[in-house]
Amino acid sequence: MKILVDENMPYARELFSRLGDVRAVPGRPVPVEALDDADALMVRSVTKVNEALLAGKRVKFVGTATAGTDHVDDGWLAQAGIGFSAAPGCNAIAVVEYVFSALLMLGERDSFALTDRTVGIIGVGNVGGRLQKRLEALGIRTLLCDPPRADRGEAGDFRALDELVAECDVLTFHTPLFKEGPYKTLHLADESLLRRLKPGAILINACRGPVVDNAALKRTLEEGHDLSVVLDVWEPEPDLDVELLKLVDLGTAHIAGYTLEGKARGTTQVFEAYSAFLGQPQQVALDTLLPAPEFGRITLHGPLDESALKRLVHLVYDVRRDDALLRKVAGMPGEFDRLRKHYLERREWSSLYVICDDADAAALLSKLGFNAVHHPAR
Ligand SMILES: NC(=O)C1=CN([C@@H]2O[C@H](COP(=O)(O)OP(=O)(O)OC[C@H]3O[C@@H](n4cnc5c(N)ncnc54)[C@H](O)[C@@H]3O)[C@@H](O)[C@H]2O)C=CC1
Ligand SMILES: O=C(O)C(=O)[C@H](O)COP(=O)(O)O
Repeated sequence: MKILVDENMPYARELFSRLGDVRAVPGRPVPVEALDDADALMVRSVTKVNEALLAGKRVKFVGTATAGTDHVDDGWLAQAGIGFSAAPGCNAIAVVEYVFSALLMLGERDSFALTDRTVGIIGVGNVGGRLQKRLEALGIRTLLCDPPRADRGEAGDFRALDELVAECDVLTFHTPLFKEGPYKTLHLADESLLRRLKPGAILINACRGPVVDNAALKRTLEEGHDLSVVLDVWEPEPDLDVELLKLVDLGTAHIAGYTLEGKARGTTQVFEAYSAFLGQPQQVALDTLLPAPEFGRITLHGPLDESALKRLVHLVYDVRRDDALLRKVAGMPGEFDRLRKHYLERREWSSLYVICDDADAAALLSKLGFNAVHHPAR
């Protein structure tokens, strides 16, 4: 059995070699000859999986170690009898921590407290739902928009997108990319929406580039609208509009989900799905794969205010690092993907052990996802 895996999938060789011969290949594009004798294909979001790639091949299973699935024609796979699994939620924590890192940086730069802001979350799934919980734990008001969940009658105070646009200081997009259909998200943030944002609003896109109309966004920013923008994803990728990058406050190379934990969860989820597909179900515990974090422990004295939180968040991950890297190479052929391939190791907040002498601070940090404990000061 031959299993092709994207070369940007940590722990794939280690895990999939339990099931067959593994070959790691680039994902954009996948070398066509490698597909000739492959039984299974494990991809990331950069590989378009469709009839053009797989018709006439012997591949019987495709896994994508990603949350988004817009790069996969799952309808064609189903009719071709090819098994398919994605990795829902694998990197949701990473994206939430990216959003916090960006918001806390903007708060410090522009001198505002996050607790004074209303955050509108569009798409309240694995990412948006976790973001809501962490924001609300800090007492930050959130407004939610998720028409599919609202239409299914799910619990939650779901509002119309227009209401979020009118009321929110921050709008953060966490929807799948749907190019058509009742819940179309292609250009969900179109020119009209962008022009209606409150003065001083913050727009964040960490889902898929085309959810925000990038040309309209560029026009709006060029006209001097009072808007701060954080873009992790671009329309198109990898050839983003360098002029747009110059206008945004933070711009990164589609790495919001790139914690080591997030990527490892992606690999383990598709490994478990393929094992089950082969009739050999097995589970993998993440901590048997991951190395101990390099930076281990910190002591926090007193209550958790916003500046202490900012310090902890940026100790684990400061989005300015990735913004600077992208600005250095934007526009150079191949560099967007190279940045992503050689991404510096990044861990989740849970990797930081925080010893607090304040019991409330420890409880709140634990709720936020840090590994926090209370030790009264002696
Ligand atoms: N930048 C990055 O590195 C990453 C990007 N993503 C992207 O973010 C998206 C969201 O990720 P998850 O939360 O894990 O997915 P999810 O599937 O758990 O949640 C998506 C939510 O969006 C809602 N939704 C669908 N259509 C909508 C619409 N028209 N308006 C408002 N809400 C709508 C769904 O009902 C669902 O609750 C993924 O589909 C993926 O494209 C995900 C992970 C990492
Ligand atoms: O999971 C998703 O959806 C994402 O957007 C991934 O973080 C993208 O990473 P790659 O699959 O493009 O490496």
